Amino acid sequence: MITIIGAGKVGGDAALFSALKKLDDQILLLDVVEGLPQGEAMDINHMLSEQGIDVEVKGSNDFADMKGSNIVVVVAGSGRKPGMTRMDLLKINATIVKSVVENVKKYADNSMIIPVTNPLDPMAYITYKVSGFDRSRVFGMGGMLDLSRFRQFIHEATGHSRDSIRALVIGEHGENMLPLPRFSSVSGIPLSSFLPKEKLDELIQNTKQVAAKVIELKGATVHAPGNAISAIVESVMRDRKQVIPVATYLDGEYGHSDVTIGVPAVIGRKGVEKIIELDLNDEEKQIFDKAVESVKSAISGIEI
Ligand SMILES: NC(=O)c1ccc[n+]([C@@H]2O[C@H](COP(=O)([O-])OP(=O)(O)OC[C@H]3O[C@@H](n4cnc5c(N)ncnc54)[C@H](O)[C@@H]3O)[C@@H](O)[C@H]2O)c1
Ligand SMILES: O=C(O)C[C@H](O)C(=O)O
Repeated sequence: MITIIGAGKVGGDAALFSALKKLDDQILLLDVVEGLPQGEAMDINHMLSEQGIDVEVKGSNDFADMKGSNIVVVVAGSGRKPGMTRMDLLKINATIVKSVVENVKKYADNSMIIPVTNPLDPMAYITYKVSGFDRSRVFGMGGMLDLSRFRQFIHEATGHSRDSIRALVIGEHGENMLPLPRFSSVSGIPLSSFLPKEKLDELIQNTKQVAAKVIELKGATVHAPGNAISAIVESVMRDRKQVIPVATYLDGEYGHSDVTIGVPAVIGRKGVEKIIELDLNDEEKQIFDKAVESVKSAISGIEI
């Protein structure tokens, strides 16, 4: 069973994509608001019925219902409003994530947890610490969404089909995000063969800023994050061993310890099966280190 805690906009969409992709027979939506997860589940089941897909989506307010889950997605909490950074949500969401993860520990001790709530990297750290799970079983979704945006900008700038484009974004899912043109390509050919440096710099800026633009225009980001969650869940459920940037706990990798930040990792049935250490150049390393400092400073200010 896949459990999604937080049946709001992103949680509901993640359930929808996971059901359409038939990632498991049962999907549970949990929320504190009475009626919301039940209504969301009904709506999705009605759609699945017409599609002829035998995945059952259930909504509940009882955390005990997550017993037996293999994967728990934590997407409960507030989203930012226009003018805010993700870090502005630190205090309010830390309290929510702590209490949610206590429940995961209580009822689904053998699961893997995918934190999504913002600010993502500090929330992944809280999840890792509060759960006490092995680090391979806690990996946050942020970079997968960032790379889908970078990929779209590369597609728009080059005109090449989306499926020929590979893109990578690591670091903080926040102000110190690190899109990596050197590790992105069109059909395996480096981006520098297609776009001049000034254009690449523009795409990097756009990738960092576009979520705020979507929030300004429609109030929240929904479909791209819902899909990105399902892509990570799929790599676990189908043991695809895809290399995906996830917010995972570092223990010496990239020269850092006791911090949770986005790095590429092999995601399979066992969760994070391997962290990939890229050979970053000085400029990239500087931004990555700044991201680590930002996350460390945030987590030092919260009681866990
Ligand atoms: N990591 C990412 O890439 C990414 C992408 C999109 C959104 N987010 C974050 O995901 C979070 C949710 O976004 P949204 O747009 O779905 O918000 P939303 O307000 O639509 O939904 C949040 C839901 O969480 C529920 N909730 C609050 N406290 C809870 C608790 N203790 N237990 C269970 N449920 C609880 C609320 O009732 C609400 O239904 C935000 O923090 C947002 O910033 C992260
Ligand atoms: O930007 C946000 O606040 C939501 C999410 O982190 C996103 O990148 O879409």
